[in-house]
Amino acid sequence: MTIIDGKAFALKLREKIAGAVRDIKSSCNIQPALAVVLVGEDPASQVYVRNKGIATEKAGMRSIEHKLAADASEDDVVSLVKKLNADEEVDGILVQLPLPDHISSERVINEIHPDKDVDGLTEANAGRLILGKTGLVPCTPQGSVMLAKSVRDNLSGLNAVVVGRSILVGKPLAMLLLAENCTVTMAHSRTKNLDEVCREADILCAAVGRPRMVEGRWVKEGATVIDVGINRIEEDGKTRLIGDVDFDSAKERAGAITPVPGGVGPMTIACLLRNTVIAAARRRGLGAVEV
Ligand SMILES: NC(=O)C1=CN([C@@H]2O[C@H](COP(=O)(O)OP(=O)(O)OC[C@H]3O[C@@H](n4cnc5c(N)ncnc54)[C@H](OP(=O)(O)O)[C@@H]3O)[C@@H](O)[C@H]2O)C=CC1
Ligand SMILES: Nc1nc(=O)c2c([nH]1)NC[C@@H]1CN(c3ccc(C(=O)N[C@@H](CCC(=O)O)C(=O)O)cc3)C=[N+]21
Ligand SMILES: [Mg+2]
Repeated sequence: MTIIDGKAFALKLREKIAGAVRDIKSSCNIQPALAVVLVGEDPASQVYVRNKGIATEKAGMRSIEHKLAADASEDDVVSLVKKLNADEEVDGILVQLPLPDHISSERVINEIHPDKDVDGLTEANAGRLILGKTGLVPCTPQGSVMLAKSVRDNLSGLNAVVVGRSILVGKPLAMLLLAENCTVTMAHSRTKNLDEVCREADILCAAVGRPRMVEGRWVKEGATVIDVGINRIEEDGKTRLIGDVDFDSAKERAGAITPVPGGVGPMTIACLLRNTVIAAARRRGLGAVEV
């Protein structure tokens, strides 16, 4: 059984990205920049935004943080996005989700220029993903597939089950696995006999938001288990981060499994940096970057 080291994989990817950034800087004197928009003071979101900022700068890119108060209006956020769209120096725009309830994330996200949409969440990029055209691919699904491919050299023909169908994770992940020629099942809260469905999976991905929901008994012997879940729970008087998969029982049957923390999470940030350098190169007409 292999525990897939997402943290190490992400660090290697980030080194490659830093190399691509250095090349762009030395050949064109351009420093790619990522703008992150945070509305409100959700502590978990603040941590993510800070970590993204640090990783962006470590990769040699410029990090621009815009923090708006929790009572900022939808129009305030939209105006900021429009300003960032028009800013020649900004290559990537990420609006941290969830937004406060009085703001429509759908409207805000769709204001982002598709060529700067490093989260891959606009209608344009979602459409490109479905049509198999070049675009920007959502980070967590991209990182999840990289980790699956790190332990299986060919996903073609394998049964993949994705539990969860969100726009941010489940749906795009299913599309990417389909593009790898997996036979994909999308499971969700109305799926019947979820345990049986999961037991058919050679590649089992959990993106649900329910701590330890996927039990070891649901895992086919030898399956690759990708745990996307990030759940903060109180246990034995401590705050812990755990996945949607019951790691201890699942690892007894899995051929390979991602841990939480140290699995998909670090890949999300690495893929965000990857998308930013790709977006910078495309928008500024610098030719393809190999990362
Ligand atoms: N590692 C990372 O970088 C990231 C991790 N995450 C984590 O991934 C998880 C999922 O996030 P996200 O997709 O945004 O979550 P959402 O809440 O948007 O979606 C959850 C999905 O799970 C399904 N679901 C809920 N309950 C069940 C159930 N009992 N059985 C089967 N399916 C169920 C829902 O089904 P239905 O559609 O029918 O309601 C829905 O499609 C969370 O833990 C989140 O924190 C998210 C983003 C990045
Ligand atoms: N527009 C938008 N895009 C996102 O991609 C997005 C978002 N909003 N909102 C919140 C979720 C969540 N998310 C994570 C990113 C990194 C880790 C991560 O690095 N996790 C580390 C641990 C971090 C810790 O210790 O807290 C790990 O799993 O090892 C986790 C979760 C991105 N999200
Ligand atoms: Mg909202």
